[in-house]
Amino acid sequence: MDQSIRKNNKNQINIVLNHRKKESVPPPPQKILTENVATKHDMLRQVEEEMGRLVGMEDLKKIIKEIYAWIYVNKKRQEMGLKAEKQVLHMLFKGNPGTGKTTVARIIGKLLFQMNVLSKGHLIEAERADLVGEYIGHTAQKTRELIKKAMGGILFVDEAYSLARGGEKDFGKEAIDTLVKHMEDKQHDFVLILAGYSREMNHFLSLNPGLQSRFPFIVEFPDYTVNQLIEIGRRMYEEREYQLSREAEWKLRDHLNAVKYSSGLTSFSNGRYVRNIVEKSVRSQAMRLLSQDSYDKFDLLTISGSDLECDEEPPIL
Ligand SMILES: Nc1ncnc2c1ncn2[C@@H]1O[C@H](COP(=O)(O)OP(=O)(O)OP(=O)(O)O)[C@@H](O)[C@H]1O
Repeated sequence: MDQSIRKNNKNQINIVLNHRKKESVPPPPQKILTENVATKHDMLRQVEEEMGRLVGMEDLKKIIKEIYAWIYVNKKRQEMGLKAEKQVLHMLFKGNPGTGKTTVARIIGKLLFQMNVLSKGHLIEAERADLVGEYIGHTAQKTRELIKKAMGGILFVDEAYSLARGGEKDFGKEAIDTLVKHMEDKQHDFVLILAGYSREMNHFLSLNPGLQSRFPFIVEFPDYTVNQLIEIGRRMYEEREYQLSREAEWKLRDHLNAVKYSSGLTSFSNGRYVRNIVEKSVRSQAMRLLSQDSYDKFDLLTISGSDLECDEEPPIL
């Protein structure tokens, strides 16, 4: 089997596998190609499966596929002796709490590990206190140590704008400078993701001109609709082998409608809020069953309306 690259009239690259016999040439690298194609399908399937477990995020699912295609085709180009672009994968994640930023960062780490782009694919989560020190030189040292831990994986800095909190005189500035230096010098050894609320992130980027252009991927994580939150809840129950009774689902819907539109978008923690409700209801169901004389498999599976503690004032999360 031989392989050639052709461009079609839309300038798309097609990798063509030609089946033809050649007697005098050495055996073609059939095995390697077959393996690559198989691995490609496996990796893509795994990632799509993981992303498929997440509700919504259609744009993001497309971006992840794009990253996959980009890396894959670059590898193919390299194999054929063509120029391959150096891949910089640093990212900005903008969105309210609980919109899935950390979850997605973890999935991306796994993907980049499977694709041999990162040697470990692990996620180091950090916030201001992990990066900023108390005296001159301390911050650069702390930040460098954290970057060292993230080598081969992802450094995920949550509420990144808090680094700019104290202005020019604050040690946070030193953390930003150190991050910027390393994201350039070690751009292929780790991926930096700066995350936080959209509004604050935009303000932060406006204060640090030149920062945004260092991040080829900017991803917005919108707030979930009530229907999406219900679906997230349903999947969380399913994973734990529980189900909501019809009454419970209505109660949850009413509650989410009330909370989402009363607390204002910045104080509502989307998926995490639902996860808290799910976990609390599982404990309440256990307490209810404990007080009953008997119960069957259906009872063990089902979360009833009374298990959902949604009557109280919505907590500010
Ligand atoms: N689209 C989704 N589908 C299913 N579950 C989700 C989705 N988005 C978030 N979740 C769940 O919500 C919870 C919170 O998500 P996660 O920690 O990723 O949010 P976050 O944006 O990183 O929050 P924060 O910025 O406050 O740290 C997790 O349990 C996660 O699995």
